[in-house]
This record gives sequence, structure tokens and C-alpha cells, in this order.
Amino acid sequence: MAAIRPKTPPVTLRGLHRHGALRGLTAEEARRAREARGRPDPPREKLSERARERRVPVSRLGRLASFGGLAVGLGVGALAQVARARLSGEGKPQATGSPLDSSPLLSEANAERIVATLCRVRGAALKLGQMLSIQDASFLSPQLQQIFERVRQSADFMPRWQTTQVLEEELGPGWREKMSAFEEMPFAAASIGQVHLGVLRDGTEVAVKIQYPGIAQSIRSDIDNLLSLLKMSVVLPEGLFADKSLEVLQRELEWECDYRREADCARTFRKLLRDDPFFSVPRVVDELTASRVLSMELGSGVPLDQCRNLPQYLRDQICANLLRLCLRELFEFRFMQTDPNWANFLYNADRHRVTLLDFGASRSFDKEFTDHYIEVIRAAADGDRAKVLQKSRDLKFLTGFETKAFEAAHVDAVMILGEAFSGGQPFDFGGQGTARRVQALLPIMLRYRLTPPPEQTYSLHRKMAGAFLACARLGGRVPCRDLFEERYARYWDPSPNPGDPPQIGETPL
Ligand SMILES: Nc1ncnc2c1ncn2[C@@H]1O[C@H](COP(=O)(O)OP(=O)(O)OP(=O)(O)O)[C@@H](O)[C@H]1O
Repeated sequence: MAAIRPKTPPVTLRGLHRHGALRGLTAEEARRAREARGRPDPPREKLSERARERRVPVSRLGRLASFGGLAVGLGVGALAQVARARLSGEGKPQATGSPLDSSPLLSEANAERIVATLCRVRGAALKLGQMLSIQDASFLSPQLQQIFERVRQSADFMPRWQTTQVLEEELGPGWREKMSAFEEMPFAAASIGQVHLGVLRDGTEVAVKIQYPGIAQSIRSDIDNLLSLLKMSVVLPEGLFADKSLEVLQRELEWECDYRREADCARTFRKLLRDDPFFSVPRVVDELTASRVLSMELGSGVPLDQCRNLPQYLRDQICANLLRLCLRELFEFRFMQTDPNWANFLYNADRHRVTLLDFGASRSFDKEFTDHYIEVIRAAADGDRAKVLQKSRDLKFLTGFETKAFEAAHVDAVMILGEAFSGGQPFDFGGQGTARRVQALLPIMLRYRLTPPPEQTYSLHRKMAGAFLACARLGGRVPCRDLFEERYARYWDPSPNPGDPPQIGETPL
């Protein structure tokens, strides 16, 4: 196999196949990749030092009390902040220009309060916070971004008695006998569950995700509580959290709380990606899975945010595969994992492969939707503004009665995204500021939108934006046009492809 040179020429689709993005690394390449990262592979994630053992408030009243306490604390903190500013003669805090602007409520002390409360109640509010924290910096004020980032890194975990209670209720009293070992201390704490290491009787290591109690029942009230708090502290752009988006968010969170559904989605993805040269999906362990417990084989590797120091050619390959996967999910499987959290992609340098995690936010797309959607991208890639407009109407993204200003902003946004798919050269995500340019159009789009976008686009756009952002942060150069052309040709090719995966039918989505 050809040795990899330190500097490789720009990535092309043929190059991807030939030079290895779509195959594993040799032992020597893996060694170099590890060296480039400067340390050996940790076997798995570790809980942040800031995480603390704390009971999750289960009853609605208990959760409300936590939010109420925060509101009072914030008010007091803000008054103190304003008083201090007056006494020291400071003016109003500087506006950042971001749509979610800062206010005295976001002082350092109040930031602490918000972080502590979100970590304690976890659930929907924490999930919403996480979703916001992976947005581009131009959208959230730096203070809010920092708050959510800290929440993301420091969620608390349940005490042992609460963990055991959920395990017994879900798996029965004999759950412990199904494993030869079970680590009492979780190695990851997430918004709606925490993850423990277990070892099956045959020696297989597994990740046992255990849902916090009361989370599923409190989605609606948690979202309402968090939004009231956000509205107290920041100016939310009109239309951003319109009823429709909240409805969609609520439904997605309900899906995420159903671990049986997530297990089904993981099995489906494992089947769909069984021959993929770059991505794998861990096996679901049925006997340790129920509505609030999900066990899967342990994946090894590091989350993508720790791949920023890899050599350029490896980052290019990772990014190309991320986009290849997005296109396959949407236009081949019509089934997509829509949570773009970096932590859901574990890169294993030894195998030069990525293990996919977290299928709770998976959903399917109907053929009529993808038929129109692929043509919107086609038109954008070809620079055809009139067709972008027409296809957006076909997609019901626009009614046809919008103002000219709105139509122009919409087409501009699509064309900016389409740039990635239009050039003959690999697209350099590091240098484009794509997300920032689209964000600049948001005020008009939020203000003049006549119809809520089709339901399927909420999670799709979150995923696409997340994938673009991941590629930008990794500074990847990707032959997007080639990837799209290949997918487009296959999409409209009537002859069944021998390599095509089976159609999904069994997953209730
Ligand atoms: N099979 C696995 N192998 C290795 N690590 C795992 C596995 N499953 C989960 N984890 C770890 O646990 C973390 C949380 O798991 P997961 O993302 O499935 O939970 P979640 O509640 O959906 O989290 P989030 O709120 O981050 O979306 C992952 O980011 C990863 O670090």
C-alpha cells in the first residue's frame, strides 16, 4: 500500500477512493496519525472533573422549584450587577450584534446559576441548551455560548441508588447477573441519561445508557421553563421559537426518551452501513435494553472535536466522509441521524474509521420531499436562482406569496450553501464563513416568513448546519461537487443498484 506523504494534493473523489478515505489505514499510517495527535487513544470518554453526583429532581414540582429558584437568583444577581455598574460608572454592556444579545442577567455569577440549574434538572432544558451550544458563534452571544458550553461539559450524574432503581424497574432484579462487571461510576453524562461501562459474560465491553427518571414526563414544562428564563435574559428574534419549532423540538425529545425506538434506529443504521468503508455502528445488546436503558457495544476513539490537530489529509478525509454520509442518509436511505453533536462521532485513529453513536434523533424522509430537495441542491450547485425559487415552492418551503426581499434572502442563503456543491475544486470549509454569511440573512428570513418551513427541514437543516460547522472547525477540504454528482446520478438511476442497502420499513418513524 502506498505510504502517505506528509502533504497530499487536494482531495478528489477518485483520490478518496484511491488514497484511503474510503479504506482503513495501514499500521504505519495509524502510528503517524496517533503521533500527530500527540497522545495515545483513550479507551473512552471520561466524565468532566466538574461533574458532581446529584439526585435528578423527578416530580414536576421539584423541577419547577429548581427553575423558580433560578429565576429568583437571576433577578437578584442582575440587580446587583446593574447596581455595581451604576456605582462604578460603567455604561450599558456592549451589544455584540448577535441575534441573541447580552444583558445584565448574563453576568458571571448568573452564568454560574444557569449552569448549575441546567446541570441539576438535565432533560429537555439541557438538551435545548446543548443544541444551542453547537450553533455557530455568530448566532449566540458569547456569554450564552459559554454558558451552554460549560453545561455541555459538566452535567451532573445520578447517585447510585437512583441508577439502580431505574435499572431494576427496566431490566428486572436480575440485571446484574447478565454482566460480569458493571462500573458504578458513569463515564459519560448526557442530557437525558448517563452512560456506564459494563462487561458481558463473554467479555464484550458495553456502554449502558441509563435514562434519568422523570425526564420523559417533563419535556413540555421544562421547555416552557427554560424559554421563560431565556426570554428574561436575552432578546429572542421574533419567529425563532415559534410554536411550530417548539412542537417539532418536543416531538424529537419524546423520540429521544424512547430508548426502544433508539435501539430500533441503531439496528437499522447498523444494517444500512454494514458495508461502509468508513463508518460503523455498534451492536445493540437486546437483553440489556428497555424503554429507559440502552446497551450497545462499546465504541472506541475520540470525539471529532479532538481531531483538530490531525494532519490536513486526515481531516480532509474525515470531512469528506461526513458529507458523503449526509448525502447517503438523505438521498439513499432517506433515513438520517439528525443530531450533529461532535461527541456522536468517535474517530479511531488505528482503524481510520468513525463509530456513530446516539440514534435517538433519527428520522425518515418521504420520497416526495427528497425528490424536491435534491433538485433544490441541484439548482443551487448550477447557480440557477429561478429554479431554486421554484423548487423551494415545490418543497413548500415558500408559499409563492412572499415579499421580494424575503425571496431574495432565501435564494441568497440557498446559493451560499450551494457554493459548496458548485465548484470544480474541493471546497475549503475552513475559509468560507458559510454559516456566518447565512446567519446575516436570518433577520429578514425570520421576520418575513409567511409559512413555517416543512416539518422535515427542521432537523435536516440542523444536521446539515452541524455537518458544515464540523467541517469548518476541522478545516476540511472536500470535493463536495463530485460527491453530490455521484449521489445525484444514483438517485435518479431507475436500475436497482446491486450494492444498495435494503429499504427501511420496519422502523416505526
Ligand atoms: N456505544 C458507546 N461506546 C462508547 N461511548 C458511548 C457509547 N454510547 C454512548 N457513549 C458515550 O456517552 C455519551 C452520551 O451518549 P449518547 O449521545 O448516546 O446519549 P444522549 O443522551 O443522546 O446524549 P446527548 O445529550 O449528548 O445527545 C456519548 O457522547 C459517548 O461519549
